Amino acid sequence: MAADTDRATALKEFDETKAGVKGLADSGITSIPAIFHHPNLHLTPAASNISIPTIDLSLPRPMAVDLIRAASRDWGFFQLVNHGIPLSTIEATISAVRSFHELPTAVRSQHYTRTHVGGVSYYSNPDLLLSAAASWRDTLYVTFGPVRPELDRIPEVCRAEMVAWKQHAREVAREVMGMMCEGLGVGPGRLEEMTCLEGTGMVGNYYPPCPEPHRTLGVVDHTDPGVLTVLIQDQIGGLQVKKMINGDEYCWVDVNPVPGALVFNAGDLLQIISNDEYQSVQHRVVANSGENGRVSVAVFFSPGKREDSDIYGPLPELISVENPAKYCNLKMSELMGAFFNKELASKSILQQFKLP
Ligand SMILES: O=C(O)CCC(=O)C(=O)O
Ligand SMILES: [Fe+2]
Repeated sequence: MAADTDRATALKEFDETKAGVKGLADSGITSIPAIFHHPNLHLTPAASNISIPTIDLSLPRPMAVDLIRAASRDWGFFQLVNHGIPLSTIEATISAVRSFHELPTAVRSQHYTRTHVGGVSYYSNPDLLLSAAASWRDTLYVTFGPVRPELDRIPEVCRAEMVAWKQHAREVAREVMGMMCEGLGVGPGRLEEMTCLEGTGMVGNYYPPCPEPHRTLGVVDHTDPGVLTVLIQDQIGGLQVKKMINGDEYCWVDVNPVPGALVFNAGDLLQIISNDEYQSVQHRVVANSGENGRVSVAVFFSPGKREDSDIYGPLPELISVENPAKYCNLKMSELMGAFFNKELASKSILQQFKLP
């Protein structure tokens, strides 16, 4: 079809500018190209009467465990405060990632590539060529584990900060993962022993101001595939979590920026491992209608052991005659294949591994 060819050409031309959505925003356009139009976009106002839980990590541990368990079960998302990481460290990370995305186009575009050589890439829309509609976001992606990145491939303006952030994120994720395990009634080291802290990807996202925010999204509805995600964001906002109300009814709930807070969410593999006790919940980011670019930095944790003999599935100690396994066992290659070979917006990969 001619329209498909035109779209494919437009996508290729956009990708070849190597300037990302930031380049489009800088060019002063007042309307966005058709490749970014999302048909049937329902940007209903977010619910104002509810918010995702905020959990104080300085509470006595048993209380914090209970709150983390309830939040992981009922929301799949929570904000964590009093976690011990200084606000200045969080701000320095965000500011360094911002500096990268706001480098002059000629400098920034030298990093633009979809090939993840040495564990580093920078592009607009990971699923640009697979998706029905592109979104108003650019991403710097670094894989820290299980294979270490070639550090000199990380742009110098944010290298030290991203490396330092990986360590902070790991320490707090270790603590939270341990508490999530306790919430499941298994030992605090259970997920860590399964190497769930070893697979580590970090994305430095940039959402430039969008001249027509009602026609597109910052990132489409999706779930994260791994075990646990830790996210920091600036004060602009735009992240929303889908909250099911009853049956098929749902509303979108804003994750309001809280200075110094870390946003945690369970991924698909944690929902599988916990046999549906914890939820991997759909979330999205609305297109940025403000005047300044929005920055978020997410760290995704998943198992580092990825041989064909390394199998992941519902924990045997959670399974019984009354509570049978709801998912089959899977290999990391199957999980990652299911995630990266699809459009981000398509159905959760959980369906693929669900037992009948
Ligand atoms: O930018 C955000 O707030 C969310 C990003 C996100 O969901 C992701 O990178 O998976
Ligand atoms: Fe996400």
